[in-house]
Amino acid sequence: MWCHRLSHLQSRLQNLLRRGVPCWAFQQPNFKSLFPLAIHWHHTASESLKCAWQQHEDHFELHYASTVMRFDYVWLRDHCRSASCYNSKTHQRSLDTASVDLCIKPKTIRLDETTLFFTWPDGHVTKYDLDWLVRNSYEGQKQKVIQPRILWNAEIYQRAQVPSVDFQSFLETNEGLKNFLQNFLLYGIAFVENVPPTQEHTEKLAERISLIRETIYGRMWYFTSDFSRGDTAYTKLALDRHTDTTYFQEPCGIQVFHCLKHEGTGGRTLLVDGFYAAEQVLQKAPEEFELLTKVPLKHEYIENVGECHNHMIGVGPVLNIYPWNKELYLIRYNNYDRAVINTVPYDVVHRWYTAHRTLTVELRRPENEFWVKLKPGRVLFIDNWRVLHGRESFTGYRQLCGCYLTRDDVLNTARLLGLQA
Ligand SMILES: C[N+](C)(C)CCCC[C@H](N)C(=O)O
Ligand SMILES: O=C(O)CCC(=O)C(=O)O
Ligand SMILES: [Fe+2]
Repeated sequence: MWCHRLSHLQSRLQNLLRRGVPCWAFQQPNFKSLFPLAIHWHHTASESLKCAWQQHEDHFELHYASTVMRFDYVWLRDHCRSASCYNSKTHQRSLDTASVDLCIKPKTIRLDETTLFFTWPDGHVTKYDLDWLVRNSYEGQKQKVIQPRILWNAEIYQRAQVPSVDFQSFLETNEGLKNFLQNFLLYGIAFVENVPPTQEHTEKLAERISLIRETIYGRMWYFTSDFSRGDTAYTKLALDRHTDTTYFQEPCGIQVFHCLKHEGTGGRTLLVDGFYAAEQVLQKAPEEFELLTKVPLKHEYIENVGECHNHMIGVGPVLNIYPWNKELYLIRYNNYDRAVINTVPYDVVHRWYTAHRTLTVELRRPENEFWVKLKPGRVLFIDNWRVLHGRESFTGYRQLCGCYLTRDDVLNTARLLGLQA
């Protein structure tokens, strides 16, 4: 039965291949005079100068700029950038995708120096710039990272001597803001110096790069060890490394800390690059890394203190990766707030604990710990999707203010300044 089906499939495949129309063309007209037979150039011309395409039964194959790309015909029709299909002022699609025949194929295909021309059965013509296709193809995308980063342990970070940005230049110059954001994007942490130690000035700073994300803790928060809220953060106890708001469906993107006062001892802040630790897990135990990307977990915040009544639940794996290029973009790690595990059966649970242990060992390596004492005037921004924070226990009166930022808006500002984010 299987053999039969298989051979049937094979002959279908061969038929399809036979029906494919190979079509090789080169873009450099100069080369034409040197090598009159186009097909020979395939081996001699440099990859970046030539383009070759082939029309298959169920996809279009393009070789260009050292990239082999395969495009679905519906995708090609859907991405037509002609004036009737796409509004280039609003950058929005006008074409009703649902009106495209799912079996659509071009009637004719033509290539000139830099552009492919597709004529569809109804006569509509679509032009594709070859470089646009490379930039926007799946094959082109999966070789690229969405966000370039420098992963660090304490030594790497300290050796990098990342400069802090001055309050004034952060607020008043695009260059100051851009330098700050560039470092923030690369390392997941960044400092601003000489900030007047008030909540108002901290707020101004935050508003310069983003919208403040209001949460159950307020817009700007201001806290001491008064146990005014049902959470260990509001005590003098030590807090092991963690990310915040793991119990939100979308954890807060950025956390801002400004220590306005501390009269006492201890209270240093611990920072650990979660992506560096995850990378170690990937190197040492790739199947454990994968499990941490797959097992969904709940985190929970239950509060009944004074007037504060909250019950938050967020679901997601510890490691979140983009499926097409496997790039890590979010780590959700808070052992205090992790809820009952009831989303996977016992055997998976056990493997998950093993993988979680491997990650925890990496996160706890002393060489990965970067300790800082926050001081009035020095504001710390933390990428809460990447860098874990913690604190040492302390004595005396300690006042911290800060806020969370909307990640989308931080990245928006970065992109507008010309940064890759
Ligand atoms: C910063 N601020 C004190 C407002 C937040 C406290 C949140 C603490 C919580 N356990 C979490 O990790 O999300
Ligand atoms: O007190 C600190 O330094 C930080 C506490 C903490 O983890 C938090 O507020 O999210
Ligand atoms: Fe925290």
